[in-house]
Amino acid sequence: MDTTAQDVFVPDSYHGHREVWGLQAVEVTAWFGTRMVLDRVSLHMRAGEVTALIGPSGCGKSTFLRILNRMHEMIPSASMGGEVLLNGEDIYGPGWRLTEARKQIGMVFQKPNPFPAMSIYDNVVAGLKLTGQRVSRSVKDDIVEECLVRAGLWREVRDRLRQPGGALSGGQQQRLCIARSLAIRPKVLLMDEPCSALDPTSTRVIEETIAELVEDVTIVIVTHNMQQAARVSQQAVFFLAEENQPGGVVEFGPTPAMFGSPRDPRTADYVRGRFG
Ligand SMILES: Nc1ncnc2c1ncn2[C@@H]1O[C@H](COP(=O)(O)OP(=O)(O)OP(=O)(O)O)[C@@H](O)[C@H]1O
Repeated sequence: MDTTAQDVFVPDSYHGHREVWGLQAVEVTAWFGTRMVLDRVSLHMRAGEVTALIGPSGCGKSTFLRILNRMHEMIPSASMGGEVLLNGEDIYGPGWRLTEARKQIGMVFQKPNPFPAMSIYDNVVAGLKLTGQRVSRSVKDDIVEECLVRAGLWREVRDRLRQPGGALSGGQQQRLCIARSLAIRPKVLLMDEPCSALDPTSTRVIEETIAELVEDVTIVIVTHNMQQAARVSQQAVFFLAEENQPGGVVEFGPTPAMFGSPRDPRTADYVRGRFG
């Protein structure tokens, strides 16, 4: 429903430069039932940088990512300990509502998940409604264009904004999902293997998009693709779960050092493809 000029609420300035916020995990521990799957992970994901989470299957990368925007708590058997500080404030603290955390910290999943029957235009602005933000039609038009441009999709869809999101290719759908996340102006964007279902060309376009977005959104990406981690991230984190042990961080540092001269032999083995 469109609104009049008087009751328009614009969540933030849609133009101009915004302050970039970092995210800090402090002693984050996770359980499913009684099984601990992450043990005291502390990490500083720096503002305006891409942090890549790497490590073999089952070491807790996705669980860690879900904790960063309070999705872990939606799983019935799941529990967690520790803190997640967004610009110094704990998103699990008493003053923080779930919707606020989700608004500030967006997520893009492995499999593109646009609303297939909804138009491209409505997909982009769907999150505004879900988070209770009301904007006028002209502001919506601006948001749709800006977010599609930033997601690297505008030129391909500008003449068919009323067509269903489900009619796009896989790579285009993933960029539509990125645009949808951007519409609610998150401070942080979490990406869980965003290119694993995409062909190399679409992957390259998404990587270019990531490089542009990071100027004003802090990005945390899980990837199994070492070349991708090396290309897109400034910081890399190597997670590992030893046999029958919970996952934890083995090494964390600037990406060139993690790939070029890792300190821990387990990191070296992993990044050089000797296991996992
Ligand atoms: N919903 C769940 N219920 C119970 N255990 C779970 C659940 N989700 C994940 N786990 C377990 O938690 C551990 C960490 O899983 P997680 O998916 O976080 O690892 P990952 O590093 O992201 O793996 P992958 O790279 O394969 O996606 C694994 O042992 C997994 O079996």
